[in-house]
Amino acid sequence: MSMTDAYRSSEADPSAGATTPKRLATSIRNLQKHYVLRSETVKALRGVSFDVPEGDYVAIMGPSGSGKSTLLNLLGCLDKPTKGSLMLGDDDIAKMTDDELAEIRSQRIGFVFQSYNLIQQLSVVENIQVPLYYQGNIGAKERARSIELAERVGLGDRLDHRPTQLSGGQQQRVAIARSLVNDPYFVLADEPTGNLDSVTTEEILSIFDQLNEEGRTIILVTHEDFVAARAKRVVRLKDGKLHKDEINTEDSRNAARDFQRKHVEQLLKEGDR
Ligand SMILES: Nc1ncnc2c1ncn2[C@@H]1O[C@H](COP(=O)(O)OP(=O)(O)OP(=O)(O)O)[C@@H](O)[C@H]1O
Repeated sequence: MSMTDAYRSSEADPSAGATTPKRLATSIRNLQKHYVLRSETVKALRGVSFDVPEGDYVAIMGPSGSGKSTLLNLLGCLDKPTKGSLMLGDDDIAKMTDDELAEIRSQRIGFVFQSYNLIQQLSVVENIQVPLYYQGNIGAKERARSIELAERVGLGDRLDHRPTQLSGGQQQRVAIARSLVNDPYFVLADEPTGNLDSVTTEEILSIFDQLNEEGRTIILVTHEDFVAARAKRVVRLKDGKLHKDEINTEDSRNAARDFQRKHVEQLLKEGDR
């Protein structure tokens, strides 16, 4: 059974996961990525291994140059590893053709970028639908799903707005809705709050919290400790290797949420926005 089938069948079976071990959204083994530049070879990833069970919420951290973006590009099927394996269910992306990678990328990976990456000429609903264009099937059902997702992220009253008519936080919410439209294996977020103020950051992190509570798998790259503190787990890279893989306890996650929310309440009280 391919990952797509496995994923869909789990949604159809409400008891799945209750008694059986969780399936993996992805499994990474001895992952290596080398960039060859004329006479020099840069070893951006030097053998990284870890699993991400479905429903996990992973923050990837590490100093500049440690390989975070490289890992994210591989997870997002934007690039292929030099060595090792990256499994999406039964499919190893190292063995896929470029066409297969493009297909899986457009159909089953949800991307959220720091700079939103919305299409300026399109409305909120049309932007949410963009990943569906690659499949060539946008009918009433798909439009209804896009509207539902816009409502889900609090933009039900902005359906026909263009990105320039939205705040940064609203644009990021469109990007989150867009990332979900294909029912992805996981949402991959690259510094999703990097351009946002504290209040808006809290709004976006709360949406990620809710999505994860609903079972969505989230993998995000961040430089911010308070963002990573919201995840279930923090994977730290150093010099292209896995340096640490630590669980955030429920207590510490709750404390991080409370701290950030109080900080935001204080800002709002002071009218500092
Ligand atoms: N396309 C590329 N060609 C050559 N070298 C690259 C390429 N992309 C990344 N590198 C190199 O690979 C290493 C890891 O880079 P990467 O961008 O993955 O790190 P990062 O942890 O995301 O850094 P930052 O936090 O600064 O974004 C760096 O030494 C970088 O210079």
